[in-house]
Amino acid sequence: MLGHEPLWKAPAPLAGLLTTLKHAFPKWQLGLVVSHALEINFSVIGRYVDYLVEEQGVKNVFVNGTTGEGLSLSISERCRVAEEWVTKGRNKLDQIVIHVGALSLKESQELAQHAAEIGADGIAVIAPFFLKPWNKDALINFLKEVAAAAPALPFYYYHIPALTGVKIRAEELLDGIQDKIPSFQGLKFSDTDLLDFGQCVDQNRQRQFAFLFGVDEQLLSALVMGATGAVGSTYNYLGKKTKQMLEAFERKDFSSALSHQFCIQRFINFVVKLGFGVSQTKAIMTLVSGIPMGPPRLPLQKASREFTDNAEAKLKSLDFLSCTDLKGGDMEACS
Ligand SMILES: CC(=O)N[C@H](C=O)[C@@H](O)[C@H](O)[C@H](O)CO
Ligand SMILES: CC(=O)C(=O)O
Repeated sequence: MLGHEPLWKAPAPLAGLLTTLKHAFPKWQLGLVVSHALEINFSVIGRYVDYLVEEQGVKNVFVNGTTGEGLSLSISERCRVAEEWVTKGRNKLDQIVIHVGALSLKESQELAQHAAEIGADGIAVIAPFFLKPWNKDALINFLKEVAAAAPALPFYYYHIPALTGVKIRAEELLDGIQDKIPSFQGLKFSDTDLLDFGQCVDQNRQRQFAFLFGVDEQLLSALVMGATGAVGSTYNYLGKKTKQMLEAFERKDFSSALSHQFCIQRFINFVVKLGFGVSQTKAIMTLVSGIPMGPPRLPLQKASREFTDNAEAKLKSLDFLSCTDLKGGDMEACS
């Protein structure tokens, strides 16, 4: 995807995906809400595929991960979401990677097998985060058992220490990993430690691994270090903008690549200060795409109206969202 240097290989996912949820109609009985559960709105996934491909130029998806609240869904829901993406993405998407990490090894294996059965292109796994692996060997042993449940599927380790609390360095984990996990294909690296990330690349130059970076506001730095792709929440609505940065980087127009990165940073910096996470991502995605992404599931809380209004104004002032009133008059707009 990213050019011809030997270090760059393999098409790589460029989207973190949202599971869309809708309110089940609350049933009132004697004045009490009997059912307050949120159900997944499967019916929008087809539209979502078309939107990503046509409007954002994103053709690789990462399903049931952080943004998709994969860990907040039941196993059967995760299977259904994966099926829907595979079905609706057929002949439209290039790669569908399903996150199958779980606290229970058996559940993770079940999800991995299911991903293989439905024809997914790969599986990814985070470190179990309640009873944690305390060293590299324990983590590798866990990952190995999951990978073995779907041996024909490319396997990605999803490194996201801030959320899992498992801080085993990726560079250490990758050392000799193919001996244990023959299907190992790469890493989704969602951390700001560019020493660790750079060493993952440097020490594995001869192996055709995918190094997928997951901190969208720092992607350009990761590209310099050798990232081969990116998976992140903002590519749902800033995919096109990010692709411009990738293209500038590829043609070695670093000043233009930096302008694009700064522009993306201005938005992320703004929302981070307001409080930014999965709920806010859904609200922004609804706003930009027009596809109802729904609220998140508990324990997350729906983004506030104030957040959405502020984010909308910022998107418009940066020219990420069309607004005829502001066009031409705003110095902040990115080209
Ligand atoms: C913790 C988290 O959700 N990370 C996402 C991907 O892994 C990123 O895409 C961030 O949302 C993004 O970089 C903004 O900080
Ligand atoms: C954004 C991302 O990488 C995820 O949803 O896991």
